[in-house]
Amino acid sequence: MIKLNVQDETSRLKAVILGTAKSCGPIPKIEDAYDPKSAEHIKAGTYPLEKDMVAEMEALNAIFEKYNVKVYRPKVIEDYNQIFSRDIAFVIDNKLIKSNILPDREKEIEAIQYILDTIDPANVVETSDDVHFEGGDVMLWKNYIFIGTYKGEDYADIITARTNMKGVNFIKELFPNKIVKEFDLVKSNTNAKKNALHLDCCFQPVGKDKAIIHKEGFRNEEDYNFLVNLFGKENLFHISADEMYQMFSNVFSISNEVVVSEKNFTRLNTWLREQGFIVEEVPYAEIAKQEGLLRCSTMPLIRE
Ligand SMILES: NC(=O)NCCC[C@H](N)C(=O)O
Repeated sequence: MIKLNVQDETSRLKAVILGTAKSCGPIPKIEDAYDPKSAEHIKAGTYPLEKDMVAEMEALNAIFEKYNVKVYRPKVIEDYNQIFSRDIAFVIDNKLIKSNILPDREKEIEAIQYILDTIDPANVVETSDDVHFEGGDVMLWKNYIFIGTYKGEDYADIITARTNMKGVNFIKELFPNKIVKEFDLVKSNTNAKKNALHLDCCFQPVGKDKAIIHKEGFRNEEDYNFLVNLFGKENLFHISADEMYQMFSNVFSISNEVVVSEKNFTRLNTWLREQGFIVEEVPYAEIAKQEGLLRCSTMPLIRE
C-alpha cells in the first residue's frame, strides 16, 4: 500500500512516478499535435528522437536514485506518448485525483493503474467528464492550492486550455480548508512563446519562499500582482518569453534545498546557486521540444 502524502512542491521527495519515452510512437502529423512547440518541431524536421528522450529521462532517474527516491514507471503502451506523467493525475494531501485529460492523452492513465491499485480506493478521486484539470495546472503552496485555468469564451477551441472553472470549483469543494486561487493563463494554439500551456509552464515555487515566474503568462495583471505580494518581488526570478519557451519554470524540486534543472539554463542555475540551492543539472532539451520539462514528467506520490 502506498501512503500518499504531498503537501507542497518542495518538501523532501520520497516516491514519484516518472513518465517514460519508450515506444512513444512515430513523429505525429502536424494536425495531431496538441501543443504549438511540438507542431513547430514537426514542421521544422527537428522533432525529438525516442532514443534521445529515453536517455534524458534516464539521467533524471539517476538523480532520483542518488537521492534514494522510490521511482515508479508507467507500463509501456506501444506507440503512445507517456512522457508527461504530471498531467494525468495529482496528489493533494492523501488524495490522488484522476485528471480528465485531453482525449488524445486518455490512455496514459491505464498505464499507471497498477500503481493506483496499491492506493486505498477511498483516497482515489474521480470526476465527471465536464470537469477538466491537468496536474501541470495544480500546485500546492502552504495553505494554498494554485490552479492555472483559462477563462476565455473560446475555451472549447483552445487545445492548450486544459483546466476549466468547473475543475477549479471541484477542487475548491474537495478541499474546503485550503485557499484555492486560480490564475487565468495566456494561451496560444500556434505560438509557443505566447502559450502558458499549464501553470507550471509560467510559474513554480522553489525552496521555502522563492518562485520562478513569467509575468506575461498571466492574462490578468492582478493575478501576477497577487503572487508578487505573496512572495515579495525580491524572491521572484522573472523569466522572459524565450525562457518560458525553453521551460525555465518547469524545473523540479527534490527538497527545499535541491532543485533538478536543465543543464543549459545558465542564468537560472546561477541564480538558484546564489540563493543557496544545490542544482542537479540534467540534459532535457529534447523533451523540452514537446512543451514540457522536468516537473511535467514527474508525479510525486510521497513528500516528507
Ligand atoms: N505540465 C505540463 O506542462 N505538461 C506538458 C505536456 C506537454 C504535452 N505536449 C501536452 O501538450 O500535453
